Amino acid sequence: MNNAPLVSLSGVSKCYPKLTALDNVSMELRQGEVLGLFGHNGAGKTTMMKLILGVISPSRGQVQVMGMAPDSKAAWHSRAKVGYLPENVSFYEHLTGLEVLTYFARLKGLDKKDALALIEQVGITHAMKRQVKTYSKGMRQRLGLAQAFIGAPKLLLLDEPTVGLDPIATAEFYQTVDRLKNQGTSIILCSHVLPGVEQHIDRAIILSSGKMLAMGTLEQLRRDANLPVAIKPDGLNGAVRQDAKLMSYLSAQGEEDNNQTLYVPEQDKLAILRQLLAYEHLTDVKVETASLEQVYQHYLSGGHQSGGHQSGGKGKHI
Ligand SMILES: Nc1ncnc2c1ncn2[C@@H]1O[C@H](COP(=O)(O)OP(=O)(O)OP(=O)(O)O)[C@@H](O)[C@H]1O
Repeated sequence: MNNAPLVSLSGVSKCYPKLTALDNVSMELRQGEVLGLFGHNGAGKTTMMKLILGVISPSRGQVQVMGMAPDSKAAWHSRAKVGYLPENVSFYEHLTGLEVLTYFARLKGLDKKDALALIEQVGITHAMKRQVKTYSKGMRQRLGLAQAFIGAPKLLLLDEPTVGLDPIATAEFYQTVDRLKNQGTSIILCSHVLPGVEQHIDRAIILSSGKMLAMGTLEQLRRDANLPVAIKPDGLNGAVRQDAKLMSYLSAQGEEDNNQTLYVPEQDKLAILRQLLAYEHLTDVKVETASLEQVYQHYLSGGHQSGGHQSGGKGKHI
């Protein structure tokens, strides 16, 4: 595997007259790596994607994609190796799905046969001869994904790829991400839906107002954030409350609703688990590390959030 970064940003800023959309950001993406790009609306995620695509140029710093500045003329041939799914994808409404995809396939030097295979892969073969104007939101999104996957790109930039997809299509999408990653494709994926993403990314970047608040593997981000581990013992019938040390790990909310979840700093986890295992009434114990959503909230709140973390609901948006 080639170890040179496929994408690198060094000290990159993008300034508009009244606003700095991206502020001194440095990062690298290697072959076969999946990077999650997270941040609230206006954080600078799309700006970063556009800089990598070369459709806008940095005000300061350097962007390199496959060894070249993506906004330079010399980068023309590497553009065919990049796939992009924009946010709010839109197509020529009067063309059929197959016509749209055949058109994009031909732009990349491929033919109708490749378009057909991709249409099948994203599950819209039944609708490929219908005009796009008759497509549902989810079908348009599937067509958008097929368009991004054309030509087996080395680099995929996906802005909100699961918006509008039902749970089965979302699961299929993540299977495709895993498969492409295993084939060596590098992927940057922006999402507001955090649950479900974390198993499929190698590293995450958290952006806020154009600044990079954090970058690393989830393990690194969890460690740096020092978020507590939630330990949920069963069968202790109030024994936790008779032990001053265990009591100190119950959250204030837990005391009110008789919840026995202990929020324990990572370094105390094993000692507390040993103590709990010594209770003969213990019937079960669950251990939950902080989710991506909790890590995200921690960094966005300036890293001052402390105490208990609550489990994030499925499909929650940031
Ligand atoms: N051409 C432009 N001129 C002026 N400001 C711009 C321009 N393009 C983007 N911005 C501003 O830059 C900031 C970052 O925008 P960007 O689209 O990168 O955010 P984002 O993180 O992708 O947000 P969202 O989640 O809403 O898509 C926003 O405040 C946006 O209004």
